[in-house]
Amino acid sequence: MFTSRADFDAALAQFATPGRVAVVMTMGALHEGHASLIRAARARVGAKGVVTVTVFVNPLQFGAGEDLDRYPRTLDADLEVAAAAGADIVFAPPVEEVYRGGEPRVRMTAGDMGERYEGASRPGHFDGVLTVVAKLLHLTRPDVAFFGEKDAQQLAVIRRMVLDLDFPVEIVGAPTVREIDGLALSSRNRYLSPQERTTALALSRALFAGRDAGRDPAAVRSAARAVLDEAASLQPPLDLDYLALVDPLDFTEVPDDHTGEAVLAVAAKVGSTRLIDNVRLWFGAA
Ligand SMILES: Nc1ncnc2c1ncn2[C@@H]1O[C@H](COP(=O)(O)OP(=O)(O)OP(=O)(O)O)[C@@H](O)[C@H]1O
Ligand SMILES: CC(C)(CO)[C@@H](O)C(=O)[O-]
Ligand code: BAL
Repeated sequence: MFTSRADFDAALAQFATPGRVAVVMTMGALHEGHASLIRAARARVGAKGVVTVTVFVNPLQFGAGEDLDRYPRTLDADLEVAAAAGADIVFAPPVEEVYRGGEPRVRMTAGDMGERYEGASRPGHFDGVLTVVAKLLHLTRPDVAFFGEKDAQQLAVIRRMVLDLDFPVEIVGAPTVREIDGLALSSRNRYLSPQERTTALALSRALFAGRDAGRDPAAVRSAARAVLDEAASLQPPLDLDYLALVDPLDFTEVPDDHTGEAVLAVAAKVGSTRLIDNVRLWFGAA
């Protein structure tokens, strides 16, 4: 595990693997979702390639009053998960090593894509994500970078940054890993009490109900909405932030006669924990 840029560079230099450098960026508290990304990265670059995992809780993407201070930090366990899943190098720099010039004055912007849904609820969040993703791409120099579809809007803005600004990297999205009862794995699940966890199951239940509801967007929205409405009277209640049926590329709401791919996305608070989830759907022509 390396915490300084110089030590990381020296470690990376040990691998002469042009075209086979992969990165998986995380905020730590690694779980099976992260492990699946690391395994996918390993499968992609092969035994001779190099897989770097970054562990960095990026202050720039947390708003005032969010959980930056209480975000779980479990580096020793993370090193074991990363190694078992096939990582070669873990880069876990302190904040001062990433933001060497202090608070950055020049930043990435996600533009309009960063202002809706997650961006509306967390102003500045995606600018903070893109700024650190850009920096970590520069520091780790991958050919391919893996991100989870669980953070679907994040994946969309990262893809758009790479397209718009010609970053020389391929972005790969990987499917969401879930618990057997449907709950999407998330580091923030650790915050949930058993009762809160039961309420949190309404997110995936609503998405699956939407997915199973039929062929048209209106039916999908209303089936998902019905589950969420019911969950508002659970104890503790589900406090819905948004339910949206959107284009996966730019997160604009799809019309009722939409055909092609869409993402049904939900965000809600349970107690003090904010959770997100989504499923990918495909609408055929009527
Ligand atoms: N259940 C999951 N399945 C697949 N990938 C995931 C899953 N959860 C997170 N990831 C991906 O892992 C990467 C690192 O995410 P992060 O460290 O924020 O984990 P997280 O569990 O999403 O944490 P948080 O609770 O903060 O949202 C991201 O690309 C994210 O999309
Ligand atoms: C991409 C990321 C590592 C940037 O801090 C973070 O947003 C995450 O873990 O999804
Ligand atoms: N999992 C995305 C990072 C965040 O919630 O800040």
